Amino acid sequence: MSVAVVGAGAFGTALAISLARKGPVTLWARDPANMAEARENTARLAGCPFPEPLILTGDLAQAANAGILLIAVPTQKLRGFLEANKILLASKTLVACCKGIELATGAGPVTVVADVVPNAVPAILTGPSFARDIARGLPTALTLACADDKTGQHLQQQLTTANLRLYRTTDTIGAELGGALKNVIAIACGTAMGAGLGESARAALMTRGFAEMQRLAAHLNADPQTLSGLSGFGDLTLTCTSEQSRNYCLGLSLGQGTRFNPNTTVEGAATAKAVHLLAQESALDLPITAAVAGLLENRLDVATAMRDLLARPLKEE
Ligand SMILES: NC(=O)C1=CN([C@@H]2O[C@H](COP(=O)(O)OP(=O)(O)OC[C@H]3O[C@@H](n4cnc5c(N)ncnc54)[C@H](O)[C@@H]3O)[C@@H](O)[C@H]2O)C=CC1
Ligand SMILES: O=C(CO)COP(=O)(O)O
Repeated sequence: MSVAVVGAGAFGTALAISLARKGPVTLWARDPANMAEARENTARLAGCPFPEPLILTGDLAQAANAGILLIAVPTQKLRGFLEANKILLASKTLVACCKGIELATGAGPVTVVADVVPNAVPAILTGPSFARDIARGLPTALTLACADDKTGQHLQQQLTTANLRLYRTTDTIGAELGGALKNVIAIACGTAMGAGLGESARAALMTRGFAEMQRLAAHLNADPQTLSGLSGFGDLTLTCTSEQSRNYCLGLSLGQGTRFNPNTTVEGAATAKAVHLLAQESALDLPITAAVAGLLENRLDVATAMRDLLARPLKEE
Protein backbone atom coordinates (compact mmCIF):
# COMPACT_ATOMS: atom_id res chain seq x y z
CA MET A 1 0.00 0.00 0.00
CA SER A 2 1.45 3.40 -0.92
CA VAL A 3 2.27 6.04 1.68
CA ALA A 4 1.80 9.80 1.79
CA VAL A 5 2.72 12.32 4.47
CA VAL A 6 0.25 15.10 5.10
CA GLY A 7 1.69 18.21 6.74
CA ALA A 8 5.12 19.54 5.86
CA GLY A 9 6.38 20.83 9.16
CA ALA A 10 9.68 19.57 10.54
CA PHE A 11 8.36 16.13 11.48
CA GLY A 12 6.28 15.44 8.39
CA THR A 13 9.14 16.52 6.14
CA ALA A 14 11.62 14.33 8.03
CA LEU A 15 9.34 11.27 7.80
CA ALA A 16 8.85 11.82 4.07
CA ILE A 17 12.62 12.17 3.52
CA SER A 18 13.25 8.98 5.48
CA LEU A 19 10.56 6.96 3.67
CA ALA A 20 11.64 8.27 0.27
CA ARG A 21 14.97 6.54 0.79
CA LYS A 22 13.20 3.23 0.24
CA GLY A 23 10.65 4.22 -2.43
CA PRO A 24 8.30 6.89 -3.76
CA VAL A 25 6.40 8.87 -1.14
CA THR A 26 4.14 11.90 -1.52
CA LEU A 27 4.47 14.89 0.83
CA TRP A 28 1.52 17.28 0.97
CA ALA A 29 2.25 20.86 2.01
CA ARG A 30 -0.21 23.75 2.39
CA ASP A 31 2.26 26.00 0.63
CA PRO A 32 4.69 23.92 -1.43
CA ALA A 33 6.02 26.66 -3.76
CA ASN A 34 9.30 27.45 -1.98
CA MET A 35 10.02 23.82 -1.20
CA ALA A 36 9.36 22.79 -4.80
CA GLU A 37 12.03 25.11 -6.09
CA ALA A 38 14.62 24.42 -3.40
CA ARG A 39 13.80 20.66 -3.03
CA GLU A 40 14.25 21.36 0.66
CA ASN A 41 12.03 22.64 3.49
CA THR A 42 14.13 25.70 4.24
CA ALA A 43 11.62 27.11 6.74
CA ARG A 44 11.33 24.04 9.02
CA LEU A 45 14.17 21.67 8.17
CA ALA A 46 16.94 23.53 6.40
CA GLY A 47 19.92 21.54 5.19
CA CYS A 48 18.00 18.31 4.55
CA PRO A 49 17.52 17.96 0.77
CA PHE A 50 14.62 15.93 -0.62
CA PRO A 51 15.62 12.57 -2.13
CA GLU A 52 14.55 12.15 -5.74
CA PRO A 53 11.60 9.75 -4.98
CA LEU A 54 9.93 12.37 -2.72
CA ILE A 55 6.95 13.78 -4.61
CA LEU A 56 5.88 17.17 -3.28
CA THR A 57 2.31 18.34 -3.83
CA GLY A 58 -0.08 21.05 -2.74
CA ASP A 59 -3.03 18.94 -3.86
CA LEU A 60 -4.43 16.90 -1.00
CA ALA A 61 -6.45 14.73 -3.38
CA GLN A 62 -3.18 13.58 -4.96
CA ALA A 63 -1.76 12.63 -1.53
CA ALA A 64 -5.03 10.90 -0.65
CA ASN A 65 -4.51 8.44 -3.50
CA ALA A 66 -2.23 6.62 -1.08
CA GLY A 67 -3.75 4.00 1.21
CA ILE A 68 -1.68 5.04 4.24
CA LEU A 69 -1.61 8.70 5.26
CA LEU A 70 0.76 9.95 7.96
CA ILE A 71 -0.85 13.07 9.39
CA ALA A 72 1.78 15.41 10.82
CA VAL A 73 -0.12 18.53 11.86
CA PRO A 74 -0.03 19.82 15.45
CA THR A 75 -2.57 18.23 17.80
CA GLN A 76 -4.62 21.37 18.37
CA LYS A 77 -5.04 21.71 14.57
CA LEU A 78 -5.80 18.05 13.90
CA ARG A 79 -9.59 18.10 14.29
CA GLY A 80 -10.01 21.16 12.06
CA PHE A 81 -7.81 19.62 9.39
CA LEU A 82 -9.73 16.32 9.49
CA GLU A 83 -13.13 18.04 9.48
CA ALA A 84 -12.17 20.08 6.43
CA ASN A 85 -10.96 17.02 4.49
CA LYS A 86 -12.92 14.08 5.85
CA ILE A 87 -14.41 13.08 2.50
CA LEU A 88 -10.94 12.65 0.98
CA LEU A 89 -9.70 10.81 4.07
CA ALA A 90 -12.58 8.34 4.42
CA SER A 91 -11.63 4.63 4.49
CA LYS A 92 -7.89 5.37 4.64
CA THR A 93 -5.41 4.19 7.24
CA LEU A 94 -4.68 7.44 9.09
CA VAL A 95 -1.55 7.48 11.23
CA ALA A 96 -1.46 10.45 13.58
CA CYS A 97 2.09 11.79 13.88
CA CYS A 98 1.51 14.30 16.62
CA LYS A 99 1.91 14.40 20.40
CA GLY A 100 -0.66 16.08 22.56
CA ILE A 101 -4.07 16.16 24.18
CA GLU A 102 -6.79 18.27 22.60
CA LEU A 103 -7.58 21.21 24.85
CA ALA A 104 -11.26 21.43 23.90
CA THR A 105 -12.08 17.76 24.57
CA GLY A 106 -9.25 16.09 26.55
CA ALA A 107 -8.90 13.56 23.69
CA GLY A 108 -5.67 12.23 22.19
CA PRO A 109 -4.93 12.15 18.44
CA VAL A 110 -6.19 8.59 17.82
CA THR A 111 -9.51 9.40 19.46
CA VAL A 112 -9.79 12.60 17.43
CA VAL A 113 -9.16 10.71 14.17
CA ALA A 114 -11.74 8.03 15.12
CA ASP A 115 -14.23 10.75 16.07
CA VAL A 116 -14.02 12.75 12.87
CA VAL A 117 -13.35 10.01 10.30
CA PRO A 118 -15.09 6.98 11.81
CA ASN A 119 -14.65 4.78 8.75
CA ALA A 120 -10.85 5.27 8.67
CA VAL A 121 -8.43 2.96 10.49
CA PRO A 122 -6.65 5.12 13.09
CA ALA A 123 -3.10 4.61 14.36
CA ILE A 124 -0.33 6.67 15.91
CA LEU A 125 3.42 6.94 15.33
CA THR A 126 5.26 8.33 18.33
CA GLY A 127 8.45 7.99 20.35
CA PRO A 128 11.87 9.57 20.83
CA SER A 129 13.01 11.26 17.62
CA PHE A 130 14.06 14.69 16.58
CA ALA A 131 13.00 15.50 13.02
CA ARG A 132 16.55 16.41 12.06
CA ASP A 133 17.92 13.08 13.30
CA ILE A 134 15.36 11.17 11.22
CA ALA A 135 16.04 13.30 8.14
CA ARG A 136 19.80 12.77 8.50
CA GLY A 137 19.26 9.02 8.59
CA LEU A 138 20.53 8.62 12.14
CA PRO A 139 19.31 5.50 13.99
CA THR A 140 15.88 6.01 15.55
CA ALA A 141 13.29 3.71 17.18
CA LEU A 142 9.60 4.59 17.45
CA THR A 143 6.31 3.06 18.58
CA LEU A 144 3.55 2.33 16.10
CA ALA A 145 0.22 1.83 17.89
CA CYS A 146 -2.87 0.47 16.16
CA ALA A 147 -5.79 -1.25 17.89
CA ASP A 148 -6.13 -3.58 14.91
CA ASP A 149 -2.97 -5.69 15.16
CA LYS A 150 -3.13 -6.92 11.56
CA THR A 151 -3.08 -3.34 10.28
CA GLY A 152 -0.41 -2.56 12.89
CA GLN A 153 1.82 -5.31 11.49
CA HIS A 154 1.33 -4.01 7.97
CA LEU A 155 2.15 -0.45 9.03
CA GLN A 156 5.21 -1.63 10.91
CA GLN A 157 6.53 -3.28 7.72
CA GLN A 158 5.66 -0.35 5.48
CA LEU A 159 7.05 2.42 7.67
CA THR A 160 10.23 0.80 8.99
CA THR A 161 13.31 1.93 7.06
CA ALA A 162 17.00 1.06 7.32
CA ASN A 163 17.44 3.71 10.04
CA LEU A 164 13.95 4.01 11.48
CA ARG A 165 12.95 0.93 13.46
CA LEU A 166 9.33 0.60 14.55
CA TYR A 167 8.05 -1.38 17.51
CA ARG A 168 4.35 -2.24 17.62
CA THR A 169 1.56 -2.18 20.18
CA THR A 170 -2.23 -2.28 20.14
CA ASP A 171 -2.38 0.10 23.12
CA THR A 172 -3.17 3.37 21.37
CA ILE A 173 -4.19 5.13 24.59
CA GLY A 174 -0.87 4.35 26.29
CA ALA A 175 1.13 5.40 23.24
CA GLU A 176 -0.64 8.72 22.79
CA LEU A 177 -0.50 9.50 26.52
CA GLY A 178 3.26 8.89 26.68
CA GLY A 179 3.95 11.22 23.77
CA ALA A 180 1.64 13.91 25.10
CA LEU A 181 2.64 13.91 28.76
CA LYS A 182 6.41 13.78 28.30
CA ASN A 183 6.19 17.25 26.74
CA VAL A 184 4.63 18.65 29.92
CA ILE A 185 7.37 17.14 32.06
CA ALA A 186 9.99 18.47 29.63
CA ILE A 187 8.66 21.99 30.19
CA ALA A 188 9.02 21.42 33.94
CA CYS A 189 12.59 20.12 33.52
CA GLY A 190 13.59 23.00 31.26
CA THR A 191 12.17 25.44 33.79
CA ALA A 192 14.19 23.90 36.61
CA MET A 193 17.38 23.96 34.54
CA GLY A 194 16.72 27.51 33.35
CA ALA A 195 16.20 28.66 36.93
CA GLY A 196 19.52 27.08 37.94
CA LEU A 197 17.95 24.47 40.22
CA GLY A 198 20.40 21.83 39.02
CA GLU A 199 20.51 18.39 37.48
CA SER A 200 19.41 16.62 40.66
CA ALA A 201 16.18 18.63 40.56
CA ARG A 202 15.73 17.64 36.92
CA ALA A 203 16.18 13.94 37.73
CA ALA A 204 13.58 14.27 40.48
CA LEU A 205 11.14 15.98 38.11
CA MET A 206 11.67 13.34 35.42
CA THR A 207 11.08 10.51 37.87
CA ARG A 208 8.11 11.99 39.65
CA GLY A 209 6.81 13.20 36.27
CA PHE A 210 6.98 9.62 35.05
CA ALA A 211 4.95 8.60 38.11
CA GLU A 212 2.31 11.17 37.04
CA MET A 213 2.30 9.75 33.51
CA GLN A 214 1.74 6.25 34.90
CA ARG A 215 -1.01 7.48 37.24
CA LEU A 216 -2.99 9.10 34.43
CA ALA A 217 -2.39 6.13 32.14
CA ALA A 218 -3.75 3.71 34.77
CA HIS A 219 -6.77 5.96 35.24
CA LEU A 220 -7.47 5.81 31.50
CA ASN A 221 -6.92 2.02 31.35
CA ALA A 222 -3.72 2.13 29.33
CA ASP A 223 -1.24 -0.74 29.63
CA PRO A 224 1.49 0.29 32.14
CA GLN A 225 4.06 -1.54 29.94
CA THR A 226 3.44 0.94 27.14
CA LEU A 227 4.51 3.85 29.34
CA SER A 228 7.80 2.08 30.03
CA GLY A 229 8.52 1.84 26.30
CA LEU A 230 9.74 4.21 23.62
CA SER A 231 6.57 6.31 23.53
CA GLY A 232 6.73 6.98 27.29
CA PHE A 233 10.00 6.53 29.12
CA GLY A 234 12.03 6.75 25.90
CA ASP A 235 10.60 10.06 24.76
CA LEU A 236 10.60 11.46 28.29
CA THR A 237 14.33 10.84 28.50
CA LEU A 238 15.07 12.49 25.15
CA THR A 239 12.85 15.51 25.59
CA CYS A 240 13.82 16.32 29.17
CA THR A 241 17.54 16.32 28.42
CA SER A 242 18.00 18.03 25.05
CA GLU A 243 18.04 21.64 23.97
CA GLN A 244 16.86 20.38 20.57
CA SER A 245 13.42 20.02 22.20
CA ARG A 246 11.10 23.00 21.84
CA ASN A 247 9.19 21.99 24.96
CA TYR A 248 12.37 21.86 26.99
CA CYS A 249 13.46 25.22 25.53
CA LEU A 250 10.13 26.84 26.44
CA GLY A 251 10.82 25.66 29.98
CA LEU A 252 14.36 27.04 29.87
CA SER A 253 13.02 30.46 28.92
CA LEU A 254 10.37 30.32 31.67
CA GLY A 255 13.12 29.52 34.17
CA GLN A 256 15.41 32.25 32.87
CA GLY A 257 12.62 34.80 32.44
CA THR A 258 13.50 35.31 28.77
CA ARG A 259 11.23 35.72 25.75
CA PHE A 260 10.17 32.67 23.73
CA ASN A 261 8.99 32.84 20.11
CA PRO A 262 5.20 32.33 20.35
CA ASN A 263 5.04 30.92 16.82
CA THR A 264 7.02 27.83 17.80
CA THR A 265 5.08 24.55 17.94
CA VAL A 266 5.18 23.59 21.63
CA GLU A 267 2.62 20.85 22.13
CA GLY A 268 3.16 20.61 25.89
CA ALA A 269 1.70 24.08 26.53
CA ALA A 270 -1.90 23.27 25.54
CA THR A 271 -1.49 19.70 26.77
CA ALA A 272 -0.51 20.85 30.27
CA LYS A 273 -3.75 22.81 30.49
CA ALA A 274 -5.81 19.97 29.03
CA VAL A 275 -4.34 17.38 31.40
CA HIS A 276 -4.64 19.68 34.41
CA LEU A 277 -8.36 20.07 33.65
CA LEU A 278 -8.74 16.32 33.22
CA ALA A 279 -6.96 15.68 36.53
CA GLN A 280 -9.21 18.16 38.34
CA GLU A 281 -12.34 16.53 36.92
CA SER A 282 -11.11 13.08 37.98
CA ALA A 283 -9.60 14.14 41.35
CA LEU A 284 -6.21 12.85 40.19
CA ASP A 285 -3.07 14.13 41.89
CA LEU A 286 -0.71 15.44 39.16
CA PRO A 287 1.28 18.16 40.95
CA ILE A 288 4.02 18.72 38.34
CA THR A 289 1.44 19.06 35.58
CA ALA A 290 -0.52 21.47 37.79
CA ALA A 291 2.65 23.52 38.36
CA VAL A 292 3.40 23.70 34.63
CA ALA A 293 -0.18 24.77 33.87
CA GLY A 294 0.08 27.40 36.62
CA LEU A 295 3.36 28.77 35.22
CA LEU A 296 1.97 28.94 31.68
CA GLU A 297 -1.18 30.71 32.84
CA ASN A 298 0.87 33.15 34.95
CA ARG A 299 -0.86 31.98 38.13
CA LEU A 300 2.48 30.84 39.59
CA ASP A 301 6.11 31.92 39.49
CA VAL A 302 8.99 29.45 39.38
CA ALA A 303 10.05 29.94 43.02
CA THR A 304 6.50 29.40 44.31
CA ALA A 305 5.99 26.36 42.06
CA MET A 306 9.17 24.73 43.35
CA ARG A 307 8.42 25.61 46.96
CA ASP A 308 4.90 24.15 46.65
CA LEU A 309 6.24 20.91 45.14
CA LEU A 310 8.79 20.50 47.94
CA ALA A 311 6.26 21.32 50.67
CA ARG A 312 3.80 18.60 49.69
CA PRO A 313 2.99 16.02 52.37
CA LEU A 314 5.67 13.32 52.67
CA LYS A 315 4.62 10.00 51.18
CA GLU A 316 5.79 6.54 50.18
CA GLU A 317 7.46 6.23 46.80
N1 LIG B 1 9.88 18.36 15.22
C1 LIG B 1 10.16 17.18 15.81
O1 LIG B 1 11.34 16.87 16.07
C2 LIG B 1 9.08 16.22 16.14
C3 LIG B 1 7.74 16.60 16.13
N2 LIG B 1 6.79 15.70 16.48
C4 LIG B 1 5.38 16.09 16.49
O2 LIG B 1 4.96 16.42 15.19
C5 LIG B 1 3.86 17.32 15.25
C6 LIG B 1 4.12 18.44 14.28
O3 LIG B 1 5.28 19.11 14.75
P1 LIG B 1 6.35 19.75 13.78
O4 LIG B 1 6.29 19.18 12.43
O5 LIG B 1 7.64 19.71 14.47
O6 LIG B 1 5.82 21.24 13.77
P2 LIG B 1 6.18 22.43 12.81
O7 LIG B 1 5.91 23.67 13.57
O8 LIG B 1 7.52 22.25 12.22
O9 LIG B 1 5.12 22.29 11.63
C7 LIG B 1 3.75 22.26 11.82
C8 LIG B 1 3.15 22.10 10.44
O10 LIG B 1 1.75 21.94 10.55
C9 LIG B 1 1.15 22.67 9.51
N3 LIG B 1 -0.20 23.03 9.92
C10 LIG B 1 -0.56 23.76 10.98
N4 LIG B 1 -1.90 23.88 11.02
C11 LIG B 1 -2.38 23.21 9.95
C12 LIG B 1 -3.68 22.99 9.44
N5 LIG B 1 -4.76 23.46 10.03
N6 LIG B 1 -3.79 22.27 8.32
C13 LIG B 1 -2.71 21.78 7.72
N7 LIG B 1 -1.46 21.95 8.15
C14 LIG B 1 -1.29 22.66 9.26
C15 LIG B 1 2.03 23.91 9.35
O11 LIG B 1 1.88 24.47 8.08
C16 LIG B 1 3.41 23.30 9.54
O12 LIG B 1 3.89 22.85 8.30
C17 LIG B 1 3.77 17.78 16.71
O13 LIG B 1 2.74 17.10 17.34
C18 LIG B 1 5.10 17.34 17.32
O14 LIG B 1 4.98 17.02 18.69
C19 LIG B 1 7.09 14.43 16.80
C20 LIG B 1 8.39 14.00 16.82
C21 LIG B 1 9.47 14.86 16.48
O1 LIG C 1 8.81 14.93 20.28
C1 LIG C 1 9.97 15.26 20.10
C2 LIG C 1 11.10 14.35 20.32
O2 LIG C 1 10.69 13.02 20.43
C3 LIG C 1 10.27 16.65 19.71
O3 LIG C 1 10.22 17.41 20.84
P1 LIG C 1 9.77 18.94 20.80
O4 LIG C 1 8.40 18.98 20.21
O5 LIG C 1 9.84 19.36 22.23
O6 LIG C 1 10.77 19.66 19.96
